[in-house]
Amino acid sequence: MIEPLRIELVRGLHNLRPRHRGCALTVGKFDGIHLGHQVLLERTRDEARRAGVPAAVLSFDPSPRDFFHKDRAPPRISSLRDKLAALQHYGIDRLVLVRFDQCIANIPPKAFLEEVLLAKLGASALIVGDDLRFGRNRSGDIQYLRSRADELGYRVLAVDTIEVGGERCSSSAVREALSNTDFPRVERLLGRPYRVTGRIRKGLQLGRQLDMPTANISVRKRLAIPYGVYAVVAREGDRTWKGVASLGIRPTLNLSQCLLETHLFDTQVDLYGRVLEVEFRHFLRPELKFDSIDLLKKQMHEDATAARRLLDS
Ligand SMILES: Cc1cc2nc3c(=O)[nH]c(=O)nc-3n(C[C@H](O)[C@H](O)[C@H](O)COP(=O)(O)O)c2cc1C
Ligand SMILES: Nc1ncnc2c1ncn2[C@@H]1O[C@H](COP(=O)(O)OP(=O)(O)O)[C@@H](O)[C@H]1O
Repeated sequence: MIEPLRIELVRGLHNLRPRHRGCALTVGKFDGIHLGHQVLLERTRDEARRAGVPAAVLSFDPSPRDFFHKDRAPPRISSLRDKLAALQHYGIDRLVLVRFDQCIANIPPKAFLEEVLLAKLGASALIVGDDLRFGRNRSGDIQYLRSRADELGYRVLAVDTIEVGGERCSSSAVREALSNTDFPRVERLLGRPYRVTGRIRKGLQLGRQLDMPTANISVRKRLAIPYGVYAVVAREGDRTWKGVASLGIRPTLNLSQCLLETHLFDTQVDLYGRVLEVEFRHFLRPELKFDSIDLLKKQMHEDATAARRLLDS
């Protein structure tokens, strides 16, 4: 049986109790879990199993980048739900999610290593990408971690930058590919199709009046993929359907909350309360404001026909 992922939410490092002895630890935002992240997580899990200690991830929310550039924070690739599912999938036992603040930003690399990574988190091995930067002014790096390893008694495992098709795997590359709805590139970087999962909520019950019921997932953080209409494949448990999905705020109805609405072809199912996984396959068009509901309805049916054709071809 897979042990559940233990999640510790920490506000301020003083709330982090030094109670863990020994863990294989990796540090990062892990948004989207691209191929580079997957290698880090697998190395962390393998080192943990070898040493008989838990596999742990230290992550910050907001990320340091979001914190320093509040108004220019990049959109997300995946939700927290997707991140947690992926960490669990890769065999991570423990996620320490720390609220990043100015106080943490001010910690020099020496104190960050000695007090946070070793004393508080109890790291016995650090699994890091070769481009890791940490501590005040991002002045700590992998050389520094290596230089203290013998003296302080921990291992450093470095993971080289992963490239696919001549391109470095990074969250910014995934975000750029998503913003261009370049799904082949997204898939190369992620090593799998792009998916959004979420719990199905009750909406305005208008879908059925438009002859197109849609299962609605609320999208709280802005995603890197643009508002628009997509051909998708959706899953719930072991059931799979083809469908058409609209991501956006529904300007025709003068609404502003972002939803991912999926109409599943050739079925009638009650999905309220269930978790649906929506896999993006093709971009059809951007979201538009229509002059009437009738025009929107006509376009939605044309979208469905176009999505069917693409998914069947
Ligand atoms: C294929 C498809 C395309 C859509 N395109 C748009 C659009 O371009 N503009 C818009 O305002 N709403 C669009 N919508 C959202 C509809 O307004 C929404 O599905 C309808 O209001 C039903 O809402 P409900 O599920 O809350 O009942 C689209 C929905 C679907 C399924
Ligand atoms: N083919 C289908 N595709 C999507 N949802 C469907 C389908 N058939 C039935 N449903 C159910 O109907 C609901 C959507 O109906 P809709 O009238 O759009 O209501 P709401 O506004 O609550 O989303 C979905 O959440 C799901 O439970």
